[in-house]
Amino acid sequence: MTQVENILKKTGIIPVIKLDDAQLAVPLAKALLAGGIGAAEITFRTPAAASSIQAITEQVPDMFVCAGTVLNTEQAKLAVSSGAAAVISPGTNPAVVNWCLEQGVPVYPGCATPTEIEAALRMGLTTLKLFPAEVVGGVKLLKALYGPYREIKFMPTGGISPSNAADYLRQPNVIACGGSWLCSEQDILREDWAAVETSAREAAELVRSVQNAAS
Ligand SMILES: O=C(O)C(=O)C[C@H](O)[C@H](O)COP(=O)(O)O
Repeated sequence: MTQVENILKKTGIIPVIKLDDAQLAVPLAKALLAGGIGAAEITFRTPAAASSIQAITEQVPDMFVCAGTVLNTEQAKLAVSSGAAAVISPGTNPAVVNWCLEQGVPVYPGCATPTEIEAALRMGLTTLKLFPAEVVGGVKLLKALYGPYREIKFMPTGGISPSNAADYLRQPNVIACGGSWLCSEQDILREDWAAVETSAREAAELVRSVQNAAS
């Protein structure tokens, strides 16, 4: 497992974040850290993504920042130049994957089927996002995939919540889960950093309980 994957595994639950105002990135990241969540995925769903990643990278160095929803190489280049430590996407764009591999940038493209997994294997990838997890089969799918694809690790996202995250984290082929529930758009808009810290604390406790039970 790479250093990046160890960070993701240790964090356990990666908040998937959409920010419209980059000014909110630093206080949000500090609230997550205060709650015990040291990694975050800033999605390229808004024009504020790159500046948000840069602000966190420069002002909250203990926060491990990934770029999410990266759909093309232009976004991948902007994400990495802004300081993103990894590139994540809902699907698999070979141009994005190849650019990241050529640049030595950790990349975790989304997949949902054995055919997509084998296409990713051919590109040299063994850690993948599983998206949209709850729609394509959830934990049952992960159990089924563990048979033929022992060497593949997944980061499920899409429908993950406090009610099912532990089930996902208990799977031997899951290194971490992602979810937007951890930083709700409402809490971000209200700049309710106490609520974000509480949500992070609860998520970190959930991860600890699963990791302690497994050790
Ligand atoms: O945009 C990306 O890079 C993605 O991979 C998709 C996100 O991870 C999911 O949209 C999060 O799903 P929810 O937690 O159910 O809101």
